[in-house]
Amino acid sequence: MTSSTNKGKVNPDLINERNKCTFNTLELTHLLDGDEVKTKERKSRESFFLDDADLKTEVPIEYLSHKEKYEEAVRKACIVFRKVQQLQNEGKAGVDNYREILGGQLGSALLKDGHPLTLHYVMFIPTLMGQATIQQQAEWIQKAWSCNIIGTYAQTELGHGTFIRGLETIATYDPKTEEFVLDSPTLTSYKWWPGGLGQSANYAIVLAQLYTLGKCHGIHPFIVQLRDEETHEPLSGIIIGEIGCKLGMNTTNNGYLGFNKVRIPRTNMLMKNNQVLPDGTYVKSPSSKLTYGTMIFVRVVLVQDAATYLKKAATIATRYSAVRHQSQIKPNEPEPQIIDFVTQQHKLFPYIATCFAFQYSATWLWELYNNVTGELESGHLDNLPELHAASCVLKAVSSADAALGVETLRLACGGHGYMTSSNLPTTYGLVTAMCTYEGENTVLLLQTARFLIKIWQNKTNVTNLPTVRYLQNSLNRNSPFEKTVSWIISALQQTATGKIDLANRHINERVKKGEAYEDAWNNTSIELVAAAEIHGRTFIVETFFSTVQKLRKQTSVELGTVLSQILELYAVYTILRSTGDLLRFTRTSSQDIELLQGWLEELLAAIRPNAVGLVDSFDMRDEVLASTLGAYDGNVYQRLFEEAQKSPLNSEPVNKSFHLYLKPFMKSNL
Ligand SMILES: CCCCCCCC/C=C\CCCCCCCCCCC/C=C/C(=O)SCCNC(=O)CCNC(=O)[C@H](O)C(C)(C)COP(=O)(O)OP(=O)(O)OC[C@H]1O[C@@H](n2cnc3c(N)ncnc32)[C@H](O)[C@@H]1OP(=O)(O)O
Ligand SMILES: Cc1cc2nc3c(=O)[nH]c(=O)nc-3n(C[C@H](O)[C@H](O)[C@H](O)COP(=O)(O)OP(=O)(O)OC[C@H]3O[C@@H](n4cnc5c(N)ncnc54)[C@H](O)[C@@H]3O)c2cc1C
Repeated sequence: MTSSTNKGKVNPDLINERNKCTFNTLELTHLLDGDEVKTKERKSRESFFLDDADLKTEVPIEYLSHKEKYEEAVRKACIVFRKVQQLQNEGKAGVDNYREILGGQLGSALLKDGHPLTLHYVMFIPTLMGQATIQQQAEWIQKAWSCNIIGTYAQTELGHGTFIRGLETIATYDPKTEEFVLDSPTLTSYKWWPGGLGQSANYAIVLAQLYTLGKCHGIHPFIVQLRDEETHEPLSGIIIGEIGCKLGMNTTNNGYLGFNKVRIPRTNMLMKNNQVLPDGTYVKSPSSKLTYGTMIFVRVVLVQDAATYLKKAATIATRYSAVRHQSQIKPNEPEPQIIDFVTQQHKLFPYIATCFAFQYSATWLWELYNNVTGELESGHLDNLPELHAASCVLKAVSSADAALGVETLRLACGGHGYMTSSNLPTTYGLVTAMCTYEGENTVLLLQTARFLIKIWQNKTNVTNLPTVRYLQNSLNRNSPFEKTVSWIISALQQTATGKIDLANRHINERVKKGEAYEDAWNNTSIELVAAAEIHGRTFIVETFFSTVQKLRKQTSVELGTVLSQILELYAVYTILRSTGDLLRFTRTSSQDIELLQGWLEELLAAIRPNAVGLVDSFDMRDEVLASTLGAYDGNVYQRLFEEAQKSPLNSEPVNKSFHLYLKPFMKSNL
């Protein structure tokens, strides 16, 4: 039985759903957390934060002004991180806790619309760890860890986000004073977007074009003080503020920043990779891309975050669909639970399965990241391109599908899904931002395509490259339909290979016709993006498959069966998204597509009795879901009504606008 904090009387439909679940939901919770001990630890941490009265907000934040929202977010952020420090001192907090607290699970329960200190932890500290020398780390890391200074990561400018080689902020080295002079020569060179930059941070890692001895060496990271450590007033030459309201993430305090000839010591350039010596000599690192390391780190952690947001939306929409009755399937029968409509199951269940698929890919990617960064430390760069390509495609596919998923799940809740109190709109605001930040998705898919085409053109030996090993032998393979996930993987691999090959042929044909390679690339880029996307999806199915194979050895038969069903559902759903390509690039026939469709429908029916059990296993507390539609007890209508009472418009029977405007308007005789 999955636990909940809600003590209310549980809706009978949900009781019924829980009674008919065929597996032990707690077993699945433990599996998702890692084991029973980890579940216990997570729950105890959740209580530590969520039961703290100081971290509760009486008025829903939607009714606060922009300024009040920010102030409330800072208040809570400070309490949260004081508590994290307390856990750390007790030896109970590590990187995973920061992930939980800043990411979609606990994080969005504590600060519903984004965190003003996220960038400090997710990019400022990691950049210091990855790009600063030992001496620089000794100077800055402790201050940053203990929050004596608060930092952000200021890369994007008004004029450039994607094309970072085009950034315009300048850092010119002055050997006479051994200082860099930072300058923003144009309006478009102003930094724009960094989280926490508006009013929270007093330091930033600033990415700027480095000039020394009259030569530009491209973008480099500098640690720059922005505000006085006591008064928090902006320092001389620093032009700083907040960028204003956005679709979502309205408490992340995104800011702008300009420099008017601001001087910083030479030692404030982060010099682990490249250096500027006191006389201005530039010393280059073995790879210019090491400067981009923090972006890889964040892309890697975002895949897990995408899974978590999707779990939240899937839990809300599935529980709601079990409680909501509407329409009729047959005349003279009671109105069914909307979850019994097969179209509704098609909106819900594939996204429940996607949560698992993304979680397993996220785990795989995190391991790869740790291995490759370990290799980088000892000077081995060979596996960096694969890590870069894998993190780009997995970030792009997981964020795009999670955003589409959250929106689909919101639509699956009908009108009530449109209510802010369902928490689906806010969740969408958070998840769709992920498609843009940390590398816009199309741009990232093109990075992966670049890697794939290079491998394909150079016939690189791919034996030791797990994400592209399939390219060795999957073109032109004859494979009659089999109702297995292995068949789906092989068909997807053939499709991906076919698309990569075709895109490559089109580039070559365009070049032969006289186009420059870069133009040929741009003209083929629709196909390149599609090839990268299916390559990514194929890898996610493959990783899900190998993970379930391993897990089934340790689970009960009942849970093993359910895991296989959701794996199959994810695989069938994924391949059916590409039927056109399947018909083009494999020997799959239209009869095979019908069989796949039948298989999909069988799986929806098989998963139906366990749908609520599956989302219960995600074990998201009501405070985490923060939704009138998704609470454990399913008392949807009572909650909607109670929340409506919190609207400030309901605090008085007649609003003054009636007397001021409506009444005179209604009584006027035109
Ligand atoms: C231990 C830590 C302690 C603290 C603990 C904290 C832990 C917290 C953990 C988790 C928290 C989880 C919660 C998450 C909550 C998240 C909220 C996050 C908020 C996010 C805020 C957002 C921030 C930002 O957006 S920052 C700005 C990001 N900007 C971008 O991403 C820009 C995108 N553009 C680019 O990356 C590049 O410009 C480009 C890749 C598009 C093109 O670059 P270019 O120089 O033009 O390169 P190009 O010529 O195309 O390629 C040259 C070759 O280099 C290869 N390459 C490119 N990039 C990389 C790279 N990053 N790494 C390696 N290689 C790279 C490229 O493929 C080319 O290779 P080739 O061989 O020549 O083909
Ligand atoms: C919520 C949020 C938080 C952020 N936080 C930070 C932060 O803390 N620090 C920071 O430095 N930045 C931050 N950013 C900025 C973010 O990293 C950039 O917005 C992002 O990298 C996209 O760049 P852009 O805005 O220049 O988009 P553009 O590149 O202008 O994208 C616009 C369109 O152009 C297309 N395009 C651009 N280049 C290419 C290409 N080469 N090939 C094909 N198509 C192309 C894109 O696909 C897209 O369709 C944040 C952004 C958001 C939305």
